[in-house]
Amino acid sequence: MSVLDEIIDGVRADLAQRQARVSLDELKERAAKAPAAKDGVAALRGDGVKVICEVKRSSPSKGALAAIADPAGLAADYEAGGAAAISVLTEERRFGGSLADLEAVRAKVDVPVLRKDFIVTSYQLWEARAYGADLALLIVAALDQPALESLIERAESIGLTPIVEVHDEDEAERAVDAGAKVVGVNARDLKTLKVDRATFERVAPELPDSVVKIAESGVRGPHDLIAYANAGADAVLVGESLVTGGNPRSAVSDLVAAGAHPALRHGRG
Ligand SMILES: O=C(O)c1ccccc1NCC(=O)[C@H](O)[C@H](O)COP(=O)(O)O
Repeated sequence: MSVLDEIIDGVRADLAQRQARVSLDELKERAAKAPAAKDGVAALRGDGVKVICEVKRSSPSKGALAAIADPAGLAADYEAGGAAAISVLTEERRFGGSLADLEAVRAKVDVPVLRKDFIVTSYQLWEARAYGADLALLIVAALDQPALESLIERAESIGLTPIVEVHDEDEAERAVDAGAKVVGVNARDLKTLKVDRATFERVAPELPDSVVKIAESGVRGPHDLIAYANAGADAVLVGESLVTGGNPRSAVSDLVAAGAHPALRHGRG
């Protein structure tokens, strides 16, 4: 069984417990009362390379990273540094996240918020909207094609911008065929946990110019952002180096400054 399979088994077990406590109708009522979702595509397009900053306490690859007692405060530091969006890992068992984190971050920042989880049902999309998310992650490797297509349509129908995550050329083709408008190319193989920063350069050419391209994982600093930008990234998604670096606002500011450098492609997105 791969790491991804193990994660999804736990996600499904935890999801069943939440579904027993909160009905879909209750979630829909809560989502209807939530502020309208922000435009995720607009936040990630434009001149320069955008920076999506992640609230990440732990991970299967590195274990415990940071306690993050105040996720909203961290998100506020990210926003002050110039983050274009905040990614909130809500998976509990391996990442130490929660829907409460998502709710707290939403209440604190004005930039769009991404629910980063292992979404396999529309119930989880309704949860994302009900707790204030503007974007939601859909991982191609975790979904068959009918499910991927259905979840993209459902996400868009309730106002969420789906970020469709791929790791190879075949998954990129599936994402495009399913109608993805925003694609994250993850340098981390979710089955082996190996990080290969060359993944983006290899996979991105499979994506049409119309698709917003996010390079995910392995960003240690501005030099990695610049390398991803030169390979065609419109945005990068950064977690570990920010939550372990000691000064998140300053680290984000350095990434944003690098992403705004005139030497990088202009008129992106
Ligand atoms: O980070 C992991 O170990 C991991 C393992 C299995 C599935 C997903 C995983 N991480 C989610 C992400 O893709 C990253 O949190 C995100 O791209 C940020 O990456 P990084 O900056 O390298 O923390």
